[in-house]
Amino acid sequence: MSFKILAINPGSTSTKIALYEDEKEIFVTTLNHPAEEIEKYSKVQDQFEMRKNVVLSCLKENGFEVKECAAVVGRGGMLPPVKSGAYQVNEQMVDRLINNPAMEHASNLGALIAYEIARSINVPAYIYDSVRVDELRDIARISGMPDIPRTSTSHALNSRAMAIKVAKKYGKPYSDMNFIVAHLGGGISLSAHEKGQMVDIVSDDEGPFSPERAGRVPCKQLIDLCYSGKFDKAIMHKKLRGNGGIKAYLNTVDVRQVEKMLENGDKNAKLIFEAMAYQVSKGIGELATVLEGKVDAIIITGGIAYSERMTALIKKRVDFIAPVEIMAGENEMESLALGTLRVLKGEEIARQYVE
Ligand SMILES: Nc1ncnc2c1ncn2[C@@H]1O[C@H](COP(=O)(O)OP(=O)(O)O)[C@@H](O)[C@H]1O
Ligand SMILES: CCCC(=O)OP(=O)(O)O
Repeated sequence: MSFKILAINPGSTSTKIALYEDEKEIFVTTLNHPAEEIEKYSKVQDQFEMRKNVVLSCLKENGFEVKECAAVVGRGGMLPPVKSGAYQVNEQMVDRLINNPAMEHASNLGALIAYEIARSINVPAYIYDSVRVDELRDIARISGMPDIPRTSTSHALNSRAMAIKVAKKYGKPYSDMNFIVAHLGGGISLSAHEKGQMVDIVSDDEGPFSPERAGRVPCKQLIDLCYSGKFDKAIMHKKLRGNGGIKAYLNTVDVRQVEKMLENGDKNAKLIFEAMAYQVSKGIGELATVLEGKVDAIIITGGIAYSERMTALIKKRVDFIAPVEIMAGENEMESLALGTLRVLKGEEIARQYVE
């Protein structure tokens, strides 16, 4: 018996969908949402109907019958801290993501769309390795300000999947190895994996800047800017996420574009490009202390890992710590589908989400 699985991964400007039959990808596509469409909605949650309809129309146009699916899986959104692996989507999760998510984020729509489609065909909906997977050690939760405990928000889905792949390459179980994973996409996060647990992270506002995010900035100056009267709260948030990082310095979020600029002799582009590599390396160094130097490999993944110039700069600074494995691109659709397949086959148990 084979299982068809529909995977849905909403991003800020697109929704990726994939259909799998067991381990085999039978269809994958990226549905782009024009900026003028997205701008119509004041909240991410309000995009639900529009994105769901785009997904269903696309499947229909390509001749796929949703009712053949044994399950639907969505990228897990900004829930309260959750464990790694699969959760079955239920009313409590839906309520949380609609009414009180930890943060507005496109991934919040993953569970919602999966649940609605799954319900219409009477099959279960899941999320897998949510962005809020939290396996932090207690010591990692201390921020220095009791009002702001640290929690875990990261690119857990791709980071864990790549770590599991590298463990396989080394011929050992993931649960026997220690890794530092740097996910370098539009947003950047880093994670320390100790014997199969993500024991600490450097999130997208605690470390390196990225194509569209500011990363860690000097706190005192940030407070002054917030109270300067020049910017409202929404604009300040945009300065951190959306209009920060490379976009703020160079007016692009495309690292390939930055490489063209520096090839054409743009000294500022070169400085910003090198600063990003420098900051990613610092983050890796920070997490090496979490693992007390016992690091089997440093894994560099995400779209920017396609840039040999970038990975060479990082490698030069960190390969004294451990071997560097480049795993360019991201593996999110496959990770969602294969995680769900393990649940359907009974090889893994999906948790029930409880508030
Ligand atoms: N071949 C490449 N060389 C350099 N950068 C690349 C390449 N391919 C993609 N990127 C960069 O990767 C970033 C997007 O990474 P990705 O993992 O797709 O992120 P997201 O899923 O967050 O959009 C962009 O800055 C893009 O320019
Ligand atoms: C770091 C949390 C997850 C996240 O921000 O994902 P995207 O970079 O895909 O927006």
